[in-house]
Amino acid sequence: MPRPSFTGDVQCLVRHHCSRMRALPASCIDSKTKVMLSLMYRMVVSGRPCARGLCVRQYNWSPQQLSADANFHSARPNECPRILITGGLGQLGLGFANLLRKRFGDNSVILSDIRKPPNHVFHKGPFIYADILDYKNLREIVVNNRITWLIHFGVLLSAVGEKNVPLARSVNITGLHNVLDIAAENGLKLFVPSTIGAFGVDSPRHSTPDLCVQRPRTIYGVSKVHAELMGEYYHHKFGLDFRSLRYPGVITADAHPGGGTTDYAVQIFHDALKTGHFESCLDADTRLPMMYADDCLRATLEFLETPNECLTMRTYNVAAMSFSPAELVEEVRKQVPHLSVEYKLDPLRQAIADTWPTSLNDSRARQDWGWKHDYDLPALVSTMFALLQGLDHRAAKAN
Ligand SMILES: NC(=O)C1=CN([C@@H]2O[C@H](COP(=O)(O)OP(=O)(O)OC[C@H]3O[C@@H](n4cnc5c(N)ncnc54)[C@H](O)[C@@H]3O)[C@@H](O)[C@H]2O)C=CC1
Ligand SMILES: CC(=O)[C@H](N)C(=O)O
Repeated sequence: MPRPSFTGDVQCLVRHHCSRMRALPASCIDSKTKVMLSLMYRMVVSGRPCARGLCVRQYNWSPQQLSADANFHSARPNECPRILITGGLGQLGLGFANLLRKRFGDNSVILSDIRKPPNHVFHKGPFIYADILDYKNLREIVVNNRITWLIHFGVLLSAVGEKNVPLARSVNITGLHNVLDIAAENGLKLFVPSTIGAFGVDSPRHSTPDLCVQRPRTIYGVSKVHAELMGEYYHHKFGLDFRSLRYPGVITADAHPGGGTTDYAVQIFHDALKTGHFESCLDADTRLPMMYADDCLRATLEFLETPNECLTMRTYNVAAMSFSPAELVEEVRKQVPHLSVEYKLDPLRQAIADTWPTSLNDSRARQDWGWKHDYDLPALVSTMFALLQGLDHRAAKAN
């Protein structure tokens, strides 16, 4: 067997760690420097690039995922993760697949769902049918594709969840149990998003901190608190690399909203462009935390790439802006001045929104792994219009 190139591997490790260090807050640099120096030291004293066990522990790869003839080159720490996204045809899945594919290559990311993908999704990269309620099938997909990261997006959101509690309980709780077990068995890194909906009337309403009373009154919120706690338990009990972010309402031009309480903040852009008339299902003054999808997905990738030693928690709040329907309308009217608006409250969504925080305190995310948002309300609105008008223009040309 040819001897691995010592110089090449040192350079590769140094490059890898330097690029990670640049992305880290200053408070983490010391521990990263230590890791890099200790890796280089081991390589120098052993005369070999890196012991395989060290790579596996440091980067949370399960030894089972290494093929029998794996040599140092195939197991090197900067090897791309192999990623499965469940519930990938919702609002966030495709955007995250695109981001991950840019970073790790098209074939490193498998998008999955129980629905049929549209052509542009199917032809963009690997897609597979995966029902998170089918444990055996999900395990088979993970094993056969040597998955190392599992991004679990399969869910029923808050408003649809209240309309079908048995299904929401099954998808959001039984589905999560399947994913947790498969992730723990196969040594995966597991990301399960949480939400502002994991808080409730007893939580502080303004600048809600990471750690406080969480007594949500929707099946969606209850299932997310359950996910946070189960993930943390599996982390402490079995060493699972579980990570979660509490997302605000996320606004994206990629897909139509999927049955949430914050859907109005996506719908308004489509209605403003199509009909110039918007009906808000929430009261003019209902203020909620919100985030543009690019910020949300970048936060997720940066969080996933943060070394374990920089994390002081497994579940972090992330925030960008807060606004009410009236404030959003005012900003949208700068682009579509003739927009007419009616407030036709949906009692179900209004009741849910009234129990959610108006803003999140995300100082721990900013401190521990350097989270920083890019988009405020004006930037969000102008970007959404630019994207949707671009999309409409392309659709009109295609017809
Ligand atoms: N979009 C948002 O504003 C926010 C989203 N999140 C979280 O982010 C994640 C992704 O959310 P979205 O994409 O917005 O959700 P979505 O509702 O748009 O998409 C969920 C997807 O799950 C799929 N699904 C349903 N049952 C399934 C099953 N049995 N097996 C596999 N897939 C199944 C659906 O077909 C759908 O494509 C969720 O965990 C959600 O709780 C958290 C806070 C805000
Ligand atoms: C904030 C969320 O979790 C989601 N958008 C919903 O409204 O259910």
